[in-house]
Amino acid sequence: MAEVDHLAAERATARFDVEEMKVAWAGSRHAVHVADRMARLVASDPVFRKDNRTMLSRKELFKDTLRKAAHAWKRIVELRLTEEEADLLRQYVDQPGYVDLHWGMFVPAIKGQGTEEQQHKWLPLAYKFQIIGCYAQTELGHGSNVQGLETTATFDPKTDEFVIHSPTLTSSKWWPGGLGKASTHAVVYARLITEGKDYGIHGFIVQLRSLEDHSPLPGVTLGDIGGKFGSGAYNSMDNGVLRFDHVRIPRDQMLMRLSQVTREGKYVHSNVPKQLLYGTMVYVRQSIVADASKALSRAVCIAVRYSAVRKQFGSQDGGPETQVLNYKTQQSRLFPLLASAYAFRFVGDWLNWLYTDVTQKLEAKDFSTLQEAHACTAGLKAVTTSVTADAIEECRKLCGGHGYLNSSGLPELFAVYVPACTYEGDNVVLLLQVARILMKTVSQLASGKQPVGTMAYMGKVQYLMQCKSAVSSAEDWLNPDAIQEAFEARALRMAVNCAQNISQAASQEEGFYERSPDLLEAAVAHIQLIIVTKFIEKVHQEIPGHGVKEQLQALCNVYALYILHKHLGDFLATGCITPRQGALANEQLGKLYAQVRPNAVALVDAFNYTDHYLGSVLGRYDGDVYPALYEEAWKDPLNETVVPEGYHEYLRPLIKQQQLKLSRL
Ligand SMILES: CCCCC/C=C\C/C=C\C/C=C\C/C=C\C/C=C\C=C\C(=O)SCCNC(=O)CCNC(=O)[C@H](O)C(C)(C)COP(=O)(O)OP(=O)(O)OC[C@H]1O[C@@H](n2cnc3c(N)ncnc32)[C@H](O)[C@@H]1OP(=O)(O)O
Ligand SMILES: Cc1cc2nc3c(=O)[nH]c(=O)nc-3n(C[C@H](O)[C@H](O)[C@H](O)COP(=O)(O)OP(=O)(O)OC[C@H]3O[C@@H](n4cnc5c(N)ncnc54)[C@H](O)[C@@H]3O)c2cc1C
Repeated sequence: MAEVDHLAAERATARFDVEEMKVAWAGSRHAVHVADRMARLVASDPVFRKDNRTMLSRKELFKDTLRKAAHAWKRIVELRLTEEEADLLRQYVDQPGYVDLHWGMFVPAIKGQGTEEQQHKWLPLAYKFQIIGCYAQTELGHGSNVQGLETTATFDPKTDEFVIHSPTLTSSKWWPGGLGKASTHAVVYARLITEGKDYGIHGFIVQLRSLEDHSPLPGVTLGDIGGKFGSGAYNSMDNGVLRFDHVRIPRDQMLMRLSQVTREGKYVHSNVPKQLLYGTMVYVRQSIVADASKALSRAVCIAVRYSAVRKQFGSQDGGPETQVLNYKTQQSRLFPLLASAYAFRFVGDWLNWLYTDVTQKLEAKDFSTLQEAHACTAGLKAVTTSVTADAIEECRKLCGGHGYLNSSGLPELFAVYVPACTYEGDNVVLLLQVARILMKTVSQLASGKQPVGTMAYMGKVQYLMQCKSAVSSAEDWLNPDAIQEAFEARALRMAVNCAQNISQAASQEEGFYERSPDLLEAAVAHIQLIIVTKFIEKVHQEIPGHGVKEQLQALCNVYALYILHKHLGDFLATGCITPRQGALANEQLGKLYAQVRPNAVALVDAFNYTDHYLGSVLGRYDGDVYPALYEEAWKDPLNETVVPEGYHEYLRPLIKQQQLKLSRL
């Protein structure tokens, strides 16, 4: 811990037990303990140093990523870490690389879509890193439209092989992480063709590089797709391009859990929904929601601590300057983000539970919750990543000029995070999937079919379409039932309005197309309702620790009332609340910010992040920001020499020339 704590006064004003809040945030005492150990293990190891990352060239950065991944693996083996510990260790290394795709998509794709025999063959190789895998789905010409992929896998009954081929330039695989330079194998998605018929997209395990010298196998062309947004950031990842020229693989390398091709070339589809092919994406979308709360809480931790240290303007009589955290505008920009970090954390936990539950049901051949899993993972992925990306940028602005320095950690965090709005499904495309399911649910209401799961509130259609909020004072907005009802009514009325408008179009498809901007907003309203509901449910649980429940209650109210204030137009236009009730919500929000203020630093301490993981001179635990900023500046390569390179070539001649001109005057 720090020797001088510049934030000690802030920590002393906290009205709750921070250690217990750490448990509430992490999920259990065990989770706090393991995360703490792994974070410190990484922070104390010089190989995992990352403060120089933005100054490395692309090649140096990539080599550094390979080195860190190898070292992490060495430590995992030496220390015999459990899977949970190993996952955390990799997270704290905090540098995107091929291992993310190997563990995060290649292994889950084989587990989810491979037969037992295939799992038995391939997983041990992957677990021991005897092969390195990636997930090659997206192509140059198609990403969102998976059914539009062009790569072909044509069965050749003569040799009992599939021939994998890229027929066009646009069919080149493009983007897969780890493909460019590291992977030896890929799960490749291609159109399965047998007996002259195209059976659509299926997954295949394809070896790409030699296990001896890493050179591409015959017929395989591959490389990196080039530099990406920001310095450092996602450039540590070798996103790749891949083309196949009639590459042959044995038939048993088609992932055959969902459908099979027999020795004779007959296509057999098991009696399961085709969408199970998308299972790996559902899994990753679910982990991306959990990841959103991490990225958001990091940015908020930096901005809150720095705002408590930073002072601007004083009293008229020359008294001390004001901490910028005391400005109401700073609070109204920052505290909703703090509340969102907690909201996303809890909804992420719930989504993880839902995913596990659905997976168990699928194993028992119960597919009834597949749609719910798709809607929740797609919608929550879209909303949490969009909010987090915007919030990181807002935190940069909240830190003023210093937030723009790489040493603040915020530019790199933003650059690494922002593609989350695109990968694993573009957020607009995913929200339209949610909207489609909402429209289907509304259309089934007339037939009396009772919606279930997160759509269950739509079953109260008679009541929710006409109810009026009973709020008559600012305090009334602290009642969770008032909040819940307003959010349910808003979401349902927006969905029903869309459905009515669509029904007036020439066709359902045309109506959906014309109304898609409104449908996006309806989908967002539905997802915000889920987040609010799960936060309210969390706060209703028994939560140990002095003052912890009260703080979470306040944050839950901040989250809900902030969303209400931000989307006031929706609530008013649908007649769920009156303008006066909207004003009362805003009044209550101001009171809640005042309640959060003395607890703000302790609330971000509860995230329990090491200075290494935060990677920010502004977010240091000890708040000793200025010496750190000053020291950091001198580390820049530009400061290695007093007189810069190029002085004699460009600066001196220029200055001399001007001096000469002046002397002639
Ligand atoms: C790499 C991860 C590392 C993880 C490490 C672990 C933890 C670390 C923490 C978090 C991770 C953090 C960061 C991740 C790091 C980096 C990212 C790296 C990798 C990124 C990889 C990728 O991007 S892979 C490529 C992803 N691509 C997409 O997402 C494509 C999006 N498109 C689609 O999903 C589909 O094409 C579609 C859904 C848009 C359309 O589907 P389609 O079949 O064409 O048509 P319909 O719309 O008509 O749908 C038909 C019916 O199917 C239902 N449905 C659709 N999708 C699903 C689904 N997934 N599950 C269930 N059901 C589905 C749909 O509702 C229709 O149903 P009905 O017929 O009943 O109406
Ligand atoms: C950093 C990064 C890592 C990635 N890693 C991988 C990986 O490991 N493996 C892999 O296979 N892929 C990977 N991808 C690819 C990623 O999954 C796709 O980029 C993503 O699914 C979006 O598809 P797209 O690029 O085709 O976007 P497009 O669909 O071309 O989107 C372009 C625009 O069109 C809009 N749009 C598209 N369709 C519709 C529609 N129906 N209605 C309204 N608007 C629409 C979108 O909203 C967007 O604004 C990665 C991408 C990135 C950026």
